[in-house]
Amino acid sequence: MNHEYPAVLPTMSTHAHNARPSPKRPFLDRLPDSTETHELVLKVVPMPADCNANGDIFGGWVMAQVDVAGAIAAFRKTRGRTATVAVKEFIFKQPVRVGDILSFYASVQRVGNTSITICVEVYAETFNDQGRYLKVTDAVVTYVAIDEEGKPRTIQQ
Ligand SMILES: CC(=O)SCCNC(=O)CCNC(=O)[C@H](O)C(C)(C)COP(=O)(O)OP(=O)(O)OC[C@H]1O[C@@H](n2cnc3c(N)ncnc32)[C@H](O)[C@@H]1OP(=O)(O)O
Repeated sequence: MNHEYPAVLPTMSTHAHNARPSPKRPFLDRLPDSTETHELVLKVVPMPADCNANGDIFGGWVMAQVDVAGAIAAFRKTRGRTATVAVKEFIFKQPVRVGDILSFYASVQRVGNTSITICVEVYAETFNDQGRYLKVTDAVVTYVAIDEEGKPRTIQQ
């Protein structure tokens, strides 16, 4: 049998940064004021392996990074084992692309007896146009301080 194979798999070519025609995204010249009250807790660059079938970054990957970023902010108060109990809001405002430099800003929204709710904002810059920002994700995540048995423990205020 004589099979003719393409040199590059069509779906794989969409994973390369800027390899597909991509709509322009509305980048801002500066970060909005809201981030001034938020702490920069994490920076990360998504890789081709983090893409979905559209060639954009998989939402589940972004959610995992937000969970880590929010937990870093929560640890400042919980000072020990902490579990994610609820995601109150998750808004994917703009697609994230391979090679975007993502900055995760977190702020404490509420501290309860055993729980702490963190607001996380995610901004993208491109590596060839740094200093211009695009808000890609907004999320509100609640964490619970837990003891050695995994039971809720009081957060020292
Ligand atoms: C998809 C995943 O894999 S997530 C993985 C990581 N997360 C986990 O594994 C956590 C699994 N969940 C658990 O182990 C338990 O639910 C725990 C330890 C987090 C909480 O235990 P519970 O017995 O449910 O705790 P309890 O009902 O006393 O609530 C504890 C706190 O969480 C808050 N809480 C509970 N459920 C929610 C909710 N749905 N939304 C917001 N806050 C909540 C409570 O208000 C309370 O806060 P407060 O003490 O500040 O008032």
